[in-house]
Amino acid sequence: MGALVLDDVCFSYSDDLDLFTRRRRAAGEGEDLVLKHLSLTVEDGQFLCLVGHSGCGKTTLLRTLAGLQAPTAGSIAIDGKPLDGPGLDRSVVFQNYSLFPWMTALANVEFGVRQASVELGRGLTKAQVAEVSRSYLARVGMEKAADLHPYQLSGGMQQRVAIARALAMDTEILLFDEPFGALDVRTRRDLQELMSALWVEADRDRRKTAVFVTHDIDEALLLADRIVFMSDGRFLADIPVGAARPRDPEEFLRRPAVRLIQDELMGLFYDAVETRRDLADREQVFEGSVTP
Ligand SMILES: Nc1ncnc2c1ncn2[C@@H]1O[C@H](COP(=O)(O)OP(=O)(O)OP(=O)(O)O)[C@@H](O)[C@H]1O
Repeated sequence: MGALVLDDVCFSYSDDLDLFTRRRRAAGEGEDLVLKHLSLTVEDGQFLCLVGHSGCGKTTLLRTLAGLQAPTAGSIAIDGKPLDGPGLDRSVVFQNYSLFPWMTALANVEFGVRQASVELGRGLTKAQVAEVSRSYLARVGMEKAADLHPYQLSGGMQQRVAIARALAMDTEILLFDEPFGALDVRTRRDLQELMSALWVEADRDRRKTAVFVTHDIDEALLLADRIVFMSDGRFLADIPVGAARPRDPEEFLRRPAVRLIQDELMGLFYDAVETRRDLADREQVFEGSVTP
């Protein structure tokens, strides 16, 4: 389970407000809103990419989904339960790797696995925590770096470890905030392929629900079941991408149907208002269905 429902979610960073403004905010009104009445259902097991220009509110939304801040108005629920703070039903991968610098790669992954095991009552032994952690490091190609510290790893390697930790925690929902944003083009492509491969692998087992923030349209196309475009705190488009994985970048990104979506998204980036269109029935150009 891992269905995520946003109902009329608003968010404002201002807290130094007069009574009337506070009342308007409580009703989800006001010019200071960064998130403006967002409603969305992310199905269990769906990989949703959130794209949009800088400053449109993507990170704010992700932090709100992570429970690091409460919506100013509206509500968020996971499997019908209201979200009321951070929880081990979600793990987050940030752009800046967020590994503990004093721990080895293995210890970083073990920390997450142990914490999840304790909080969720899984009762893993020390040996089991180590085994799970090593297996996830191997899945991201980092088994040989298990005993190295973050300062001994490149950005791409650190991000592999962060992904291994998030996956090894075995949470229902994964939240990614531009995880490849600081990496060079080649490393970025490698990690996109890794992420795709991990999702294909997960298909055999049980897929996680993912919300993945990115600026990169091609990255979203390669990874997503669904792309939501955000502008100025609102959702402007919701585009299904029902193609099978893995998606070979060279071939997939050249498909005419995919080029159409690229063009639509570029149009939205460059002129969000004029190019707003109904993209709802886009899945008919792809094989497969929108929902997993
Ligand atoms: N801690 C904060 N306090 C006040 N305003 C903030 C804070 N964090 C973000 N903002 C503002 O909220 C708006 C949305 O920012 P956010 O970081 O969510 O956008 P974003 O779409 O993730 O941008 P980027 O792609 O550049 O990371 C921006 O106008 C930003 O200046």
